Amino acid sequence: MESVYAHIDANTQKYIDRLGEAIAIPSISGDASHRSDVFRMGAWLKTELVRLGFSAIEEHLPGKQTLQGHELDLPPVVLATFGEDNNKPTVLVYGHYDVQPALKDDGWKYEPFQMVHEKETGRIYGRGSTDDKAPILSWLWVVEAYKALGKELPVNLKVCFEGMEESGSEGLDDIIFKEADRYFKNVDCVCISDNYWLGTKKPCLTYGLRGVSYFMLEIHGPAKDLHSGVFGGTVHEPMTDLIHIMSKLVSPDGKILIPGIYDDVAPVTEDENKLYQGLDFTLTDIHNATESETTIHESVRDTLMHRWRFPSLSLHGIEGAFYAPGAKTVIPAKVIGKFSIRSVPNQTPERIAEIVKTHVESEFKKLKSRNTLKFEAPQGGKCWVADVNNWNFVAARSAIEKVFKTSPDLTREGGSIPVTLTFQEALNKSVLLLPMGRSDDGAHSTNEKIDLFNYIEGIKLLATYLEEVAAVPK
Ligand SMILES: C[C@H](N)C(=O)N[C@@H](Cc1c[nH]cn1)C(=O)O
Ligand SMILES: [Zn+2]
Ligand SMILES: [Zn+2]
Repeated sequence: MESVYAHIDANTQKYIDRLGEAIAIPSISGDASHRSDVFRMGAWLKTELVRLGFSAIEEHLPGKQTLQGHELDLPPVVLATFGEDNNKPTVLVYGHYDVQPALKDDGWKYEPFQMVHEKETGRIYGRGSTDDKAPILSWLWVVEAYKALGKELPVNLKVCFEGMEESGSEGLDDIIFKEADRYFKNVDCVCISDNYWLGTKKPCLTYGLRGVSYFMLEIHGPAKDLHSGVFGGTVHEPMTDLIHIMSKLVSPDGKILIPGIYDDVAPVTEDENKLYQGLDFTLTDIHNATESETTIHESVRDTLMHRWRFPSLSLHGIEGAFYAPGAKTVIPAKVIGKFSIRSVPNQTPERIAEIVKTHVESEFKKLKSRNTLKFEAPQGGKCWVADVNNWNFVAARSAIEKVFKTSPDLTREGGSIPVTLTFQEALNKSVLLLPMGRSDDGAHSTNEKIDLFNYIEGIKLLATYLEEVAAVPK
């Protein structure tokens, strides 16, 4: 692998520049006004796939969605293949080219969609840098390196890049089930690089994800915003109703207050308890990542359990609420409260949506308000836990040992990648998560970054993983 590693090192600046090009496309899937940018990012990837000589490039359009009052086309799922040699294993890699929203005013030190490489810290800042643009590009740079060196790729590579992951992967499951016996027919294993190391120093291999169910509570009353001096105390205020209901969802110490929510949670087993010993993680890691000491739990074990294997409920925001500076005395006519639940084995999105709806409606009824409540559950992605005793994990472990000269921690992830379980169920093949970024990368947050070290060593890791997949006994 020395020639591959040397090539990757020698092309570092090129990889940084191209990541900068990708970051400059604000492919925010959750914002209707940026839908054309999501399409532009998909087209940018397609151009790269063509340039690199991928074959069977297909763009699957998942259909339409209504978002923020607009009917929009869903961005393409981009499929492409490199190599079709029946004597080689076929690896399917998945990633997403959409990103979370970001505004400089949220507290970014640089413009979020203009990449900045801080040479003194080695950090590359920009929305999507770690989630998930550097990882998806890295698969392409592996192919490019092999081509430049005149080396054969040890496997057939299939890519599946989507543009809606940050918004519930709408339409993707149908495409995967439809293509299971055609495009994905010969796939032997799946690798996803779209999560993060547990800390900042030790690489990880990830075998579990929580699911995510997203909810919106719309309360509307008066036909228009009102003067609080004229109407305060005389009308039911939508915001007062909403705040009351939202306060009945979760306690400040993280307990979910929805009756029945913990009923299906799998009990902690003795074997599972042992997995929490010896992980390279301290509470300081989480304090550094959050730049605060606001953790709820006293021990590492409890903290990780509440990230990995217990459900959590987070309140995200209130659309329609007055939030600008100043002291405007308005009664908002319509507000939409947003929250999500991260789910775990053996919870299902269907059951969660059912009990959340019952709880919210019963709390609203108690208010005897004359306002109107509309409950929506627009996204429901399932959790995933994998068997780590198979050759896909063996190959990835060995690749990590070769590149980083250390054994990885086996981790679960508190976040969600809804398609993971879909691949496992539709293709009946092992799926693993091979993270590139660090816990303090700030995915979804302000000042998202990836360290240059993680980007460059990550490209080497992906190349080595493909070599190990070809080499391990199956
Ligand atoms: C872990 C992955 N990189 C990620 O960020 N996933 C999102 C997926 C999502 C967002 N909305 C709905 N699903 C996440 O875990 O929030
Ligand atoms: Zn992601
Ligand atoms: Zn994300």
